[in-house]
This record gives sequence, structure tokens and C-alpha cells, in this order.
Amino acid sequence: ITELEGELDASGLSVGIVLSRFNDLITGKLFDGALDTLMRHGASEDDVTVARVPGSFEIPQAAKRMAETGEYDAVIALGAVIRGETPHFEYVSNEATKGVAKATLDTDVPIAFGVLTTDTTEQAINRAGVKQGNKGSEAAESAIEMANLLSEF
Ligand SMILES: O=c1[nH]c(NC[C@H](O)[C@H](O)[C@H](O)CO)c([N+](=O)[O-])c(=O)[nH]1
Repeated sequence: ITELEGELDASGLSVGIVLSRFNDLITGKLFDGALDTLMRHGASEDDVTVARVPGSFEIPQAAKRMAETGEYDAVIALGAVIRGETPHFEYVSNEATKGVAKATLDTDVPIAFGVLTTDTTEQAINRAGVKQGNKGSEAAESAIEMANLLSEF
């Protein structure tokens, strides 16, 4: 059996990060987690580019543009959509989710989904820190693995 699996080695990878500003107390921590994970796996800060967007609704367009440049081995989408404060929670979270998935397939560049969709701020905080893990860190690991897997096909 031939087994293909992406290594968790980020050395030499060029990575784009799309960082949503809405709920930036949360998304800032997602960013810290993602960057820490990229560095721990050997990425160089010189090979990381961050594009800031107003909110999660804008993530897909920026992520697609980044991926389309052909300059990145992977893109990481970071955002926080919290139902408690979002009258149109479904629309923002659904569009961000569908948009990132479509951009990944359209561009054939891995775009890791690090957009928190939670009912409460507390849940978001717990997923952006150390308690229940950091969604930004998890997204970074996925980005590294997928970038390396795709280069094996
Ligand atoms: O990223 C978020 N954007 C949110 N709205 C802004 C949206 O992403 C767009 O930036 C805005 O609609 C302008 O296009 C949120 N809420 O509405 O609460 C939210 O919780 N999270």
C-alpha cells in the first residue's frame, strides 16, 4: 500500500494568514497560537504574511486573493463569530465557512479554517487560549500538513 501523509514540518513553507479584526481580543489570541505553531514547526517569520480584514464575512475574498497569487503554500483563515452578539450569526458564520471551503477548491491551495463559531464569548475564549486548545494553532497545523500532503501528489 502506498501511504501519503503530509509532514508537520513548516520549514521553507510560505504561509498567508487572513486575520479578522471583529472580536479582536479573541482573534488576536488565535493569531498568537497560529504563529507560535508555525514557528515551532520550523517556519520563518520572513515567510509569513498577514492580511487583516474587518470581519469574518470578508475572510473568503482575502483568502482567495492570497491563494490566487501562487505565492503561498497554505493560507490560514482566523476569525471569531459569536452568536451572543451576532443578530445575523448564521449568515456571517455560514458565509465565512462556505466561502473558505469554496476558495480552497477554486484555488487548490490549502486554506485552513480557523474561524471560531461559538454561542458565547466564554466558549470563544476557551478555544483561543490554552484550556480547550487554540483553534488558531490547530488551523496552523492543518495548513502545514495539507501543504506538505499536496506536494506529494
Ligand atoms: O467576524 C465577525 N464578524 C461579525 N460581523 C461583521 C461581518 O463579518 C462583516 O465584517 C460586516 O458585516 C461588514 O461586511 C460578527 N458579528 O456581526 O457579531 C462576529 O461575531 N464576528
